Amino acid sequence: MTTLLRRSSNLARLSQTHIHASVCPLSHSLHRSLARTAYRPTPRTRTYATVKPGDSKDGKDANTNTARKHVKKDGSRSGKPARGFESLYSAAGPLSHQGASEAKKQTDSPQMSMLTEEEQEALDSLLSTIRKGLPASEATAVEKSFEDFKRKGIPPEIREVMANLKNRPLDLASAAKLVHWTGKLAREEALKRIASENEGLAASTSGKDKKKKSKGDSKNKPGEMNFKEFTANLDTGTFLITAFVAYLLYRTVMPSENSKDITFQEFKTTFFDKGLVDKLTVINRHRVRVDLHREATGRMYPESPAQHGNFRYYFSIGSVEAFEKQIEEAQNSLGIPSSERIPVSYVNEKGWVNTLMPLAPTILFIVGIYWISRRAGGGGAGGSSGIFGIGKSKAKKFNHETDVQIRFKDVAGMDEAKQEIMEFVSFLKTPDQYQRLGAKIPRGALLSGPPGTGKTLLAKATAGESQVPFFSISGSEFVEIFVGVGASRVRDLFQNARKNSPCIIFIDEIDAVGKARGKGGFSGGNDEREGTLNQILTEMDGFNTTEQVVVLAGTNRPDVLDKALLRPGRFDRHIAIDRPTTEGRKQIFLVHLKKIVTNEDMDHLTGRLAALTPGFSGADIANCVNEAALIAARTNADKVSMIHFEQAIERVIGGLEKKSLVLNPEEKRTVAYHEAGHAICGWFFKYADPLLKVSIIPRGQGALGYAQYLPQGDSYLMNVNQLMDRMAMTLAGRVSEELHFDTVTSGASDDFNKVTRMATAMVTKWGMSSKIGYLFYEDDQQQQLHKPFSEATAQSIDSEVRRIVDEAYKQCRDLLTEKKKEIGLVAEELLSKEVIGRDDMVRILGKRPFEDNKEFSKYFEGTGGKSAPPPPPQELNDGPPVGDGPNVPTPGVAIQRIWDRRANLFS
Ligand SMILES: Nc1ncnc2c1ncn2[C@@H]1O[C@H](COP(=O)(O)OP(=O)(O)OP(=O)(O)O)[C@@H](O)[C@H]1O
Repeated sequence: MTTLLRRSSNLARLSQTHIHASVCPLSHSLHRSLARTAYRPTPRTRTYATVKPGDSKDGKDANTNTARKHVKKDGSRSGKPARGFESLYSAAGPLSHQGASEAKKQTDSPQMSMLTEEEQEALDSLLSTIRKGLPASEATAVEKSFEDFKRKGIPPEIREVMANLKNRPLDLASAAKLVHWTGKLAREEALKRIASENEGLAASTSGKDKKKKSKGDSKNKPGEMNFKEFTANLDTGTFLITAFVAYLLYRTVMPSENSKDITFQEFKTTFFDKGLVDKLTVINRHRVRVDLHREATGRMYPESPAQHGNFRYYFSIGSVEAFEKQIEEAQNSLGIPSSERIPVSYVNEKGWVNTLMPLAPTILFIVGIYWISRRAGGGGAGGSSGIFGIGKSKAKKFNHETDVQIRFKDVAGMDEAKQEIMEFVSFLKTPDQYQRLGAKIPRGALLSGPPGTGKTLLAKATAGESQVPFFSISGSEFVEIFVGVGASRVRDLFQNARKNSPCIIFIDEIDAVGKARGKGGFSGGNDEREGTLNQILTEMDGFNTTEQVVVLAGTNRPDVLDKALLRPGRFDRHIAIDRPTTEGRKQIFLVHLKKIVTNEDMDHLTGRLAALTPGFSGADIANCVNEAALIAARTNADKVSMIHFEQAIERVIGGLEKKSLVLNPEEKRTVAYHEAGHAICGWFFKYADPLLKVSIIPRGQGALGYAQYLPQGDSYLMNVNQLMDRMAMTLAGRVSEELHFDTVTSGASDDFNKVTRMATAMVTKWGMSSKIGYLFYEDDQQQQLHKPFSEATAQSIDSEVRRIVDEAYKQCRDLLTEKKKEIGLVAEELLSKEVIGRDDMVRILGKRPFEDNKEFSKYFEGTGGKSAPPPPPQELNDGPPVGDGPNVPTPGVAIQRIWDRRANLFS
């Protein structure tokens, strides 16, 4: 009895099949498990051995090998079975291979005989003895089997055991036999149930779908699982993807699926005591990995993840010594002989985090260096990037044969500049012509002018015409955080250029590196920039006269450049490119209109457009033409017509129309009277610009009204009369408000700003005040602290500015008081039509009492001065809404923008 209890774990393990068959309800999983057990039994012997910590590797291997020795390739084990269980592994035993094949045969011919009453009593007493040594759940299962014996009878083998037990107490061999037969009978029972269930299933299938059956769909014989019912058709790709996604999901949801931490107590009661433990591995002396007998565990705990191949339980230990002692005691208490003890091995494992930790600083350092080098040197010319390409030039090289297709004919409206630069072309094409006469060829040319006036275009055209390679780089691309990089890039650029000689280098925005040295910095923070500039100076000096490398540079600020850069021998030629004149604009329009589909008469179209666009740069014109084409496309027009061009110009000058900005009626009236005031002054002042159009549709950023005037041709000077008329006209919005309403609005703020600037310039720069005289005071924001004039002069300037503005105000008020009725008429017309043109003004006010510029009349009189109607409603969706608050919308902003363009001509 003692022996049986000591080996209770074995008994439990061996009786699992029986337990499942008896306890578990009938289910498919049970069927499979039982069927598998019946057809492919796995012997369950176990080798017990202990390896002490610090034992040699050999010792460890020896243990592992010992364990392995018992495992054959097919998963079965060789070697001696545990003592007392030999009969189970005999040829006829259920756990032997042979026994497994025999088992099925035996199920077919059981020779059962019913129990007598006496035998039933003996069975009960046997049961009570066995129960003592079994856990409750297993005892119930055995009990159930014994019940079956009573109902269905027992085979002769059990009868024999029982007969033996009459005379002597229960020994291990008898107990094993009993367990064996209870298990066997349970399996037979289960198989019978599977067979009958499948028969039932087949019968119901045949009843429902006889056709299918006749085609042979249901080939399953009774007794076999009808797996066909569960098949699904999946192509390999879908299957792989689905499996992969499912695996990912599974890993995401259950990241710790492969392991579970348990306590030593759980380990002992759940696995160790039940003989499920195959091997123990002590990891890093504080954690133990438990390898279980998977099959046995799966049968005992069908829901347990431990039956999956890679699942392991872990528990922590205080010390290896204590653990060994506990295991030793546990095995002793179960009476396991030392030769069959659980193998324990010892390993030192490092997690990937622990492995990577010491390397982290090095990895970080390498990644940091790589990142910095990518940032610093990325995208360099010739594929030079990374840390090694940091000092390489970033200039883009354009191949003259394929890339540079621009010619001088594509650059319009700057004949003088073209003339100047043509010389470089002929130098690059026919250098001998100059050299034979001893002429030195200019090294470079500085192209200066406002943004978008075609400096880059001209440089490209020079390269295109001379058919040489063209290196283009921006000044800012030399600048880098590392000292010395800029200079090194300059060296590399010039070196490349010399290799590709003859060629042209174009440095755009050269002021980024070419600012005068020693200026604009309190600290030595400009060292790098100065180093770069010095290198440019050196390289430009370093050319010998026969080297055909021409350096062109572009800048908007020639005034800030270092003098050394501009001296002869470096940038010998300074070519100033200004905004185009009316004629220039015409030609630029012609260049860009070539690609546009239009039926308009080109001469008239370009003339009118040029007149409408004073102060526009080449880039503005290119933008306007493109914008017109976009507007035409938006309205589904098949060609671009004058209306589209005019809308495009208005849009470029005044911003987008904002019909969504709904003014309340009172505000709208104010805006109408404000704009009408401007319009009346423009109409009746002799030196004011003729009016083209007034609109009270809000536009751009905060402009509630818009009046378009046309300057009388390209004028570069303004006299006092013109200035006074212009100031009076600018104040007309506010004066009109004063005359027609009880109160005034904030709408004239921008007008005041403009008037004040004009009056101040008249006093401090243009010598138009007798009190201040012919002095020029720089309006330098940086010199706010030290004004270049005395306090008394400052007061005089203030009083003179005030006087001039007051005079303009008076001039304006006098006129508007006289024309109060006309203002009302224009304003009402504006309120009803929102946009009025020159024709409407003529209708309301009569012909303008002064003669207009001839150019103006040529393009605007004949057409009736018609102007574009408001743009189509689609445009209303564009642009941000105008908010209220401090950014109070200012009528007449567009006027200011036109004037600003004019004002630039004077500065
Ligand atoms: N004279 C011109 N003839 C034809 N197109 C011009 C002319 N000037 C400018 N453009 C148009 O404007 C575009 C921009 O010109 P570009 O880049 O040469 O100006 P930029 O003077 O170099 O400007 P930035 O000073 O801002 O560099 C050109 O691509 C071209 O379409």
